[in-house]
Amino acid sequence: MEELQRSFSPPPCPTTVTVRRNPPRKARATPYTTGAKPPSTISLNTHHVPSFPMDEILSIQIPQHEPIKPLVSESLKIFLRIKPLKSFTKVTTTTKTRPRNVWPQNPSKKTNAKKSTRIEEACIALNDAYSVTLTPPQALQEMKRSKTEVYEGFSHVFAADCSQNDVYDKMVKPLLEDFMKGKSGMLAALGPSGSGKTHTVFGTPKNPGIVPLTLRQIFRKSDETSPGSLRTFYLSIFEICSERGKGEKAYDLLGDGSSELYVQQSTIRGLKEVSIQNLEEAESLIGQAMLKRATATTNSNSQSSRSQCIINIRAACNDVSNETKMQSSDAMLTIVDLAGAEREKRTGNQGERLVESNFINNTSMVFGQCLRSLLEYQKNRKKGLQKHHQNSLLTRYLRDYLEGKKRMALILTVKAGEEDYLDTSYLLKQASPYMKIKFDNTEEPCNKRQLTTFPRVEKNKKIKLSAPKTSQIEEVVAGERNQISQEVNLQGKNANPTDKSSPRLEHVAMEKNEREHIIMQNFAKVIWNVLKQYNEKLKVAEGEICSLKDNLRSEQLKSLELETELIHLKSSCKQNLAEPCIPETEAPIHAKEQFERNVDGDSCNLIEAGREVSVEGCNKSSGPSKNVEDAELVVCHTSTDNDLEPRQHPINPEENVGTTQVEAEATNFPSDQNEDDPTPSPDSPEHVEVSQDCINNRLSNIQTKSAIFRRFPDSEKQKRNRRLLPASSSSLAEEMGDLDVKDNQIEKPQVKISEIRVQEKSESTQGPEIEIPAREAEPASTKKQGSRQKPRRRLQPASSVLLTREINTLEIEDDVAESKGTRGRKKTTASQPRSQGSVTLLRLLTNNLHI
Ligand SMILES: Nc1ncnc2c1ncn2[C@@H]1O[C@H](COP(=O)(O)OP(=O)(O)OP(=O)(O)O)[C@@H](O)[C@H]1O
Repeated sequence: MEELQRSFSPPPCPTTVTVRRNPPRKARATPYTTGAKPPSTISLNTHHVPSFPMDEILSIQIPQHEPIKPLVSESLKIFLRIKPLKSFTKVTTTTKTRPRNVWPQNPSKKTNAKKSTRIEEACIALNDAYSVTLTPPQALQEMKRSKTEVYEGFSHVFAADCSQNDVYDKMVKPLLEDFMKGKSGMLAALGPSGSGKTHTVFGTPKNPGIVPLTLRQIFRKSDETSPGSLRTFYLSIFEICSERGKGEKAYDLLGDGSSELYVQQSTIRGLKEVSIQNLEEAESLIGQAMLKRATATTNSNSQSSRSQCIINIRAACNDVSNETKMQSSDAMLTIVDLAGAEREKRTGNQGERLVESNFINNTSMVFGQCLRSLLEYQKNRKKGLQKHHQNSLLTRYLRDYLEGKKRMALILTVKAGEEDYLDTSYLLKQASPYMKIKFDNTEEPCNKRQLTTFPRVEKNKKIKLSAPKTSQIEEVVAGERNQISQEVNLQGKNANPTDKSSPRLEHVAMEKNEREHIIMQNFAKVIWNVLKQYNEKLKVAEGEICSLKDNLRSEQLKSLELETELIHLKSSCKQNLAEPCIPETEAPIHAKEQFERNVDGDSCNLIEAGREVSVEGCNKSSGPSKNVEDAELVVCHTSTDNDLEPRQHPINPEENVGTTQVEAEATNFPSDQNEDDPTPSPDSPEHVEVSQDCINNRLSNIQTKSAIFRRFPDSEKQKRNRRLLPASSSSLAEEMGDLDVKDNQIEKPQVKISEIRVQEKSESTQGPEIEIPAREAEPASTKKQGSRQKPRRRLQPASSVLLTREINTLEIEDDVAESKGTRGRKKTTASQPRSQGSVTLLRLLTNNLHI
């Protein structure tokens, strides 16, 4: 039984089986390879073992995949075209088409003509369609300077008698076919001047060249149902020439007005691209361009091109199928007519022509360098590709081709005459290695780029998140929203609105959500970046504010110091004249301290504090101070106090901190005292005698005043029993010394110092600059012992200048000269007789100071 089953077993499975996951089908009868019927026992078991679907398998048509072509890198195609010999043309014209109305030919000349035809011999001979033999002239052979050479490996050699169509068919047609499929390509004509490059590229109306023939082919093809019919063609022509040897310039040959083009690196901007609909349009544009092109007559060519001419034919695809959503890329066919390399000897160029030929030769040389370096790079890729293309505008423009990224073909045009041997030899030697150049077919053909269902999604990718412009983003987002809504509406219309479970509608909704999500995500990112930027700006602004605040503080400190100096100067000046030793004004110092305490606070408060100092000094009725502790006890060394016990002046604790010590003392003056009355009150404690020592001590102390006040806390300051005097007082003392007003006991005028302060405040803004001499930094002791040489002149406050002047005019005599022995003894003005001069002086002072 088992043997029977084995013998009727199905044939072996094929090597490749495609398993289809379709719903189970009804089992068919097992196909039998033999005609014998199966025994009944076997048929009984068939419903248990599913039959092998042989028919089905055999019926499956396995798609025949095209064999994958190995990636063959194509070699650069080099064509060679030999220009017909001149002599050959001459001979034929003289013999065949001689015009009738010419003068009878001179027989001698005729013989000469015949002779010339004999001399004219070709240096190049065609071996076959791919090689030529170059033979040097007899003279050179005899000199053994050159020998016959064979150049082979050309893609095709066009003989002298070949037609333009031959050239087109062999060289241009394959490129054009690729171009029509969407592949870009370039074709360039190289050769010496007058060798037939322009003839090959443009031709003549009778013998049209590559460009007209290509255009004909394009529009012939576009009439048919070919891919070309789905494209729009554009034509642009421009030339690159030298600007008096200084540089390269590009000119649009199809432009209307100013044809100069803006060149930026390898990009040429402003080039006019004309859409061409038919051959007539295209040919008229070519004719227009040819008329505009720079040409000149040289020994080599009556119409020699003086520029590199570039013709671009662009095919723009407008084939966007709705079903496949396929879009093709644009392709460009570039045809280049290079200006021919020239030898100075042959062309006889001079002046401007010579400059042009230098430019032409340079461009040709760079072009050749690019190709050679490409070849070297392909031989040894480790070396890296040298960037010769940067040396000329043309090679920069054709960079992709010269780096082997896009395919190109070259046609070398040579003259066949013996005299052209050197030019021809040079060109062939240079170009023969180019045949080994390969270019990789990396460029994708047309119609391969499949786009997604929503091509606008790509737009999102293009949004610059780093530096966004909110307006642009809003536009993009709004546009996206509109498009989504339009699409959804359209699709919603197509779908059955009642059928909510329509998968199509669901899909659309999902896609919509997804897109909205992406949009919002991008938008959020953009907003985040904008906020970050604003945050940074805010930080910068804060930093600037801080620095400005600091500057303001320092300026205010300076101004306060200056004010302090001025106040000290004035008060000490008056007090020195009025009484020997008066307590020092402490208000500015307090103000300074207060200011320093408030440094971290608002700058406005600081200004207010500064103002308070000066203004409150005038106001006796200031409110109770919160910093009573800061009020210092004034200590002064007086000549009468032999003991070093400081004389303390208690200050009313209810007085404001800003209220100065002078004010405190001024309150001791009788308020009802007559201003004009210089007679002081006999009980007044301010009637003290000031000594030189006192002044000197002040001088020494003033140097460290600010430091001391900073170093010691308020409590310590109170304990300090040394008085600090402003620097100005020392200068005043010196001036007084100059004026021989020494140790005078001058009666203190009965004045209200508070009023003086008001005036001082008003003057403080106009006060001259106080210059503290370096000498004042010396200790008091050294100053005391120092020689009494005349001090340098220095700037003084206005009041002191006035005072000095007044004193000088009065010629005050030191009538009460104080002897050293009497120093240190307290003298009151009441006990001293007042001289007439001193009284006058005081009056004058009082009047001048508006006391
Ligand atoms: N294959 C050819 N058959 C007939 N005439 C030709 C051929 N090649 C060139 N000529 C003629 O030779 C002359 C010079 O040719 P052409 O101007 O094309 O040279 P060129 O290489 O462009 O020179 P240049 O570099 O100076 O511009 C032209 O009058 C042209 O008609």
